[in-house]
Amino acid sequence: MERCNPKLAEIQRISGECPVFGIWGHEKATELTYYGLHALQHRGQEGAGIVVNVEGELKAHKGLDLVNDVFKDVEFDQLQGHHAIGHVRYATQGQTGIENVQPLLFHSQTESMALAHSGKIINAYELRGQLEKQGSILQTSSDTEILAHLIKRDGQEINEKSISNALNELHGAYAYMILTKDKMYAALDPHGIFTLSIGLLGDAYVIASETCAFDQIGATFVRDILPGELITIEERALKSSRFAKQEKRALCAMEYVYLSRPDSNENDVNVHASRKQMGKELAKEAPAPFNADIVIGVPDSSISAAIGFAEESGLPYEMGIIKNRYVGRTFIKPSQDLREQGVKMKLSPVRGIIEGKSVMMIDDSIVRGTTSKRIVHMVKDAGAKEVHVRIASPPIEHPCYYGIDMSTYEELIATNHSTCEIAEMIGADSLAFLSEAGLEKAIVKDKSLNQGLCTACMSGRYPIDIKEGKKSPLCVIKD
Ligand SMILES: O=P(O)(O)OC[C@H]1O[C@H](OP(=O)(O)OP(=O)(O)O)[C@H](O)[C@@H]1O
Ligand SMILES: NC(=O)CC[C@H](N)C(=O)O
Ligand code: SF4
Ligand SMILES: [Mg+2]
Repeated sequence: MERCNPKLAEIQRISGECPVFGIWGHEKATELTYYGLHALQHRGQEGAGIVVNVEGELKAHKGLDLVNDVFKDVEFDQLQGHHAIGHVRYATQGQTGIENVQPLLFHSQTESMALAHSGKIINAYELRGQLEKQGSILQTSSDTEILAHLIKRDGQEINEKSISNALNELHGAYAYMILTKDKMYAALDPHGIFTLSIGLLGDAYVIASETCAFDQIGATFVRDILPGELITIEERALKSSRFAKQEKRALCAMEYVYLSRPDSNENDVNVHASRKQMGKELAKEAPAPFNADIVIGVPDSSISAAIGFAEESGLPYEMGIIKNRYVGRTFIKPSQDLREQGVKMKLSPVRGIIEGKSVMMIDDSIVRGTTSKRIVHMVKDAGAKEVHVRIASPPIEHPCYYGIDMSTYEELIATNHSTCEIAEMIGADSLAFLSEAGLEKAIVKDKSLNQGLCTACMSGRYPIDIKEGKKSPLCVIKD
């Protein structure tokens, strides 16, 4: 562990994979999708939408807002069908415009299709070019639309074969849901960078990016969709096929660190339990100094790790920072100005708890440094004697090309700065990160069942070739 005794220094300065949700065979499909999207709102706040199958006709309602606001004037009785898919968006390719809000809906003379997508297609730029040469006129600037054109190329029908062939042209990380007049499909990329789970609500099939959406609507978890698997649901039957062979699993480690809700299970591992263990491993690797008085977490997502750190250290866990619940996630904000404004409005110190204390401050990650820089000063201004920062994940030194909003080296504070320099920049009395081994130990409960994690943003070892992503102009997405 690098320990530092820094002075304040000035510096320059995460969001993630949008969730999908689908339900097949329930008379209140639209309403249940709405509740499911509510449970998944933490993964994106730029836009939300639902496409419902009303007696064979696909109808959409979407907007550029939080789920609650997009649907506030919707009479669910007027938009009721038995099958629906939904999405909340955090843009990874293409601007934050209504045209890119999903599910995207496509009509042709023969059939309609709605498409919802999580992740990022690395070869989107090349595929767009090919499609345009063949005469496709794309309506959106996101990478999602490409799949629809690939499926319908040469006037093909929408079926398992055309979907499988189209999926095999994509490189990248993805979970897709497709709704047609008589079927619902779900597919996960061959490396399984993200998760997609199957649940049951009575006789209705439910599919969601995170299991917390099942709990929200009272559905029971059945199983996870496998990497390279295509699920087809029609009438009362669910069928599994493979569009690709399963590659070595590379489930995004950031799902456990930050992205998922603590009540979700990913690959059979509870997110809160893994975060708590990250905190314990961190306390073993980088213990609190002898004079530390209390442990505090930076709400929301570091609370589990802070509890674990306190438990392992034998120090009291205190609520030293509170969060204004009406401000969204700051890492998931489309620009740096908004992120900084978000942190300022969101977190406040509890003076009565931290005044005169030597504080262990635990956060789950440092990405751009916006949060820790502000919070350390806030806690010191509120009278803390010392602020020792411990981060429950390794330094993020490499961009993510798979759909998490850390796409350039320039924005990552750990790329060009040592731990000591970062400590100085954020004004901490000491700083340490969890090691990659510690992170894996916390997530993997049974080595023999471990199918593999992606830790590319920390280790630089990319499970899917990123060459096309590096040269793609579509990589540069927003303001
Ligand atoms: O170094 P930075 O660029 O600031 O990014 C890291 C911070 O962003 C996330 O918090 P966020 O506020 O997004 O969400 P949370 O409320 O779930 O913790 C994460 O938990 C860190 O606190
Ligand atoms: N965060 C995501 O998964 C985004 C999906 C898609 N790439 C988009 O930008 O709309
Ligand atoms: S690079 Fe990082 S954020 Fe991206 S998928 Fe891998 S672990 Fe997740
Ligand atoms: Mg945070």
